[in-house]
Amino acid sequence: MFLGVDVGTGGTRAVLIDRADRLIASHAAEHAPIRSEHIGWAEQDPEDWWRAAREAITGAMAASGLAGNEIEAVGLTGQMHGCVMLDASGNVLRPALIWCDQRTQPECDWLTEKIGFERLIELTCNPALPNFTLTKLLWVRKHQPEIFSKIAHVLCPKDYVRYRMTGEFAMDMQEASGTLLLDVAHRRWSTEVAEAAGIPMQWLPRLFEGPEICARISEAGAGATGLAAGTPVAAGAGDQGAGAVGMGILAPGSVSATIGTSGVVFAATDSPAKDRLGRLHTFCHAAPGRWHVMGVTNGAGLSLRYFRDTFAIGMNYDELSALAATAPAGSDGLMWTPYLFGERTPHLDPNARAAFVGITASHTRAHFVRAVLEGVAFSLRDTFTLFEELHVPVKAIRLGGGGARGPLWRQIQADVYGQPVEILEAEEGGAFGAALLAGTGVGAWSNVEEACAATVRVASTVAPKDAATMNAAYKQYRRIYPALKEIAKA
Ligand SMILES: Nc1ncnc2c1ncn2[C@@H]1O[C@H](COP(=O)(O)OP(=O)(O)O)[C@@H](O)[C@H]1O
Ligand SMILES: O=C(CO)[C@@H](O)[C@H](O)COP(=O)(O)O
Repeated sequence: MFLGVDVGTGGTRAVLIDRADRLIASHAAEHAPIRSEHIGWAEQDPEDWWRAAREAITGAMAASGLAGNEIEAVGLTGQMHGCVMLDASGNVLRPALIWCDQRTQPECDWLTEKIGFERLIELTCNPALPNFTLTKLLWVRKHQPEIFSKIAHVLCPKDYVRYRMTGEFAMDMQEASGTLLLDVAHRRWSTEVAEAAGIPMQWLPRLFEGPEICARISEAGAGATGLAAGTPVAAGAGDQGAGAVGMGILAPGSVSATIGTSGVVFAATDSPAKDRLGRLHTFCHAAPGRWHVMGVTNGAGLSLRYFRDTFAIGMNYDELSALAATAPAGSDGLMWTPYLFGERTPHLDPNARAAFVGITASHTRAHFVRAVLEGVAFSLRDTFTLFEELHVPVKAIRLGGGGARGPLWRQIQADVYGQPVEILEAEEGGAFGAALLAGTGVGAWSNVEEACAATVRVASTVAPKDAATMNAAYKQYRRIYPALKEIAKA
């Protein structure tokens, strides 16, 4: 039996699978809401992730009826990029600045000036973006020097949970790619970037490939979770990396579109394929010897959640989707740009703002919900447009995340991408991929490719129905950001 733990943004989820890929049990625990003291800020308390991880693991174990010593290995995944700062005794120094925190554009500008845009892409395959860990450290140095001076270790969210379970400081290559401190092409920390940024190398954890066993459950970790001391823990991957493993996105041509809080279009590559303008992320894959590119919409699933919580209080996602299905494809010209947290792909603009455009007195609430679903899909299509430009092959598209749960959003995605989309049997996301990495780490499968071949199955395919309408609407959507950009900045 293998345990996968996904330290997400909204909550932590634990899943238990056996060697035949049967889901034995799962349990989720919510996190406290994101703290946002100022517009664009986003912080979470690492102690809350550890509380939720304990709850999720003990809940899944209780539901399965298994004893701790029946778990052969643990794999970890989670929201990427968040900056957890620890002192020399391993104490958390301040709340973590998480992936969607947008405050660090000045630090991005400073770093880009210092290293040079092209050199930074040469060294790390990526540009400086406010989402990336390093820029968050630079903000703390400038604004909270008393905290910065006490830092002894820097980790990402799931790696902090690993530290609490095992006492080890470790990180996988895929996660490390999103720190902006990794030499992605050579799969090692970039001393040149660390030195230029003024970050001591000894703060950085040891690096491992996704399936490698990098630690074991400690006595304290065992006491807190019910797992057995000594249980092997695989390095795992960031949520997008582990999610791709769980969806079998390994070979060039296979692509996923995942709508969680964020939205990600992810393509596997067999070498580090860089975008010289930095609009796509180029990261190490969780499978050794592979890489991937991905485009990210910061506020994808978040758009629907925000709409529900602000304008449709008391309605659930299924009710909202059923309402949206009563409006026609194209929402009679009403459009939504999902830039609730600024935007990454393709605009790289933390000042971008969300907007409904084209409202008339004929539009009903149904049109508004449909426009939200369509606007998110348009935003993900922007990444497919970049893939075309950069000759990244797209042979088959698999859908993942909460956005793949309802039939309408699946259909809208097929229509907007203009291609059939595949729905998978297992819908356990990154936690499932993390469990596969753990199983691979202890030899249940000889490599990640074999693990995916044995466990990932397509359940159904959704063909496009209204591709022409949605193609015309996408052309209109592309005109909104350039038209509103200057207003949003003001
Ligand atoms: N039944 C559903 N129908 C349509 N969308 C859904 C449904 N359930 C969840 N979602 C969307 O998925 C998002 C959550 O996705 P999930 O993958 O569970 O989250 P995260 O990765 O952020 O923890 C929600 O914000 C919502 O937009
Ligand atoms: O920033 C990224 C990837 O670059 C996000 O994928 C975060 O890792 C959060 O994921 P979700 O909560 O949306 O699943």
